[in-house]
Amino acid sequence: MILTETQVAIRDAVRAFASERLAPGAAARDREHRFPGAELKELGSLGFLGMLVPEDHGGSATDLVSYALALEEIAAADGACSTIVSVHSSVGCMPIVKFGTQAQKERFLPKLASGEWIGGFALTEPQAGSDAAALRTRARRDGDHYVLSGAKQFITSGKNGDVIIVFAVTDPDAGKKGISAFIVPTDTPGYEVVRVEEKLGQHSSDTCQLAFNDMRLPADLRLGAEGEGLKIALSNLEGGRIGIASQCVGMARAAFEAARTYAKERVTFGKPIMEHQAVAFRLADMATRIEAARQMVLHAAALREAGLPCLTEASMAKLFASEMAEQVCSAAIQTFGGYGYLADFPVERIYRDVRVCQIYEGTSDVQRIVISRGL
Ligand SMILES: CC(C)(COP(=O)(O)OP(=O)(O)OC[C@H]1O[C@@H](n2cnc3c(N)ncnc32)[C@H](O)[C@@H]1OP(=O)(O)O)[C@@H](O)C(=O)NCCC(=O)NCCSC(=O)CCS(=O)O
Repeated sequence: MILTETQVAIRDAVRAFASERLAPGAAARDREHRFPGAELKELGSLGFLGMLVPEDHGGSATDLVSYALALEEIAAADGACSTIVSVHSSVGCMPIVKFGTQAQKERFLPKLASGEWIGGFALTEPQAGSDAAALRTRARRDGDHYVLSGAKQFITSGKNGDVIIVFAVTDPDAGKKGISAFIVPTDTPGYEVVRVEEKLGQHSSDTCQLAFNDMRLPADLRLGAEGEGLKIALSNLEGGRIGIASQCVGMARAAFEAARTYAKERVTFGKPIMEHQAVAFRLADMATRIEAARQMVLHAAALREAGLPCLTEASMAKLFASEMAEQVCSAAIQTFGGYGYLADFPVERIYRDVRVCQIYEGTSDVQRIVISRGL
């Protein structure tokens, strides 16, 4: 895809910020499990946390291709930070942009777009992951409130976030039409972070188990109509998957660039390893697969931006990019040899960070379900 001048300018601006302000501290944040709060504030002040939010609600209303390019740059600098930004921007903000009332938009979007608040998305439950309709969290109407009870699992920014889009059953007899969406400020009494999970990678992004203990939520925080929740969830996950695929391209690119630099410096058998055909061919394959994934991502983003159907293309992009990224990161480690396995070089962290992209916001097999339904 040929980028416009504006898209190139946005990509380059994010690249400059990410390489100067995000990349240098990424390894330390990972080691210390430290949330990138200050870095997110900076991203917000530059308009990069409201890229999908309309200008009249404080966003920068950039197109989806620019957004995908921006996420690639953030991910190339810090995979964990890109997850927080991706979840915040797509499944955190977009449900409010698309389904919110005027009052909800005015209350939440300006602060989300500026980065004063970080958004999240809570669909998954301990026993309802891929089968999104199997939720057990209940929202019972009580006068001008709903009372939410239940548990959520694997929620990005569940601890450090401020506003989470929560899905719960309002009518247990209505099946998929009995699920509704809610905007939940995380300081609502009854909102509990049960556990911040220990995990393989992405250590500076918190992934939480949540509980709602008879959490009373004003009825005006219901998002969309009663029963519209599953549609709100799945339609936004479609956009979210383009974001995850962009992250994969960014992380794979960072691993590739590190391996390429190393291959030009490291000498064996009297010459840089880049001059050994086995290494050069490996790098050629890595570069080719990254570019293929990038074009799939940008194509899906362009379709969605144009308002055209892109369910299949978004799932294909996520499936291909996430599997490509693990393979490319593994090949990067191989290029470094033993040093690639050490925490001294970035490829070890990137390899750990990228693995989850085949799981969150729809596993590879869920993407195959979606793709095969459209065949
Ligand atoms: C595996 C699934 C695809 C199966 O889906 P279902 O068969 O249960 O649902 P459907 O009957 O297909 O759809 C229900 C309803 O929604 C409408 N819909 C579906 N997709 C879209 C769309 N892309 N755009 C608009 N509308 C859509 C559909 O038309 C139906 O409405 P009607 O009945 O026609 O009115 C699905 O279960 C699935 O995708 N599973 C994976 C879930 C997933 O990705 N979970 C991860 C969530 S992330 C999270 O919770 C936290 C982690 S993080 O912090 O990101």
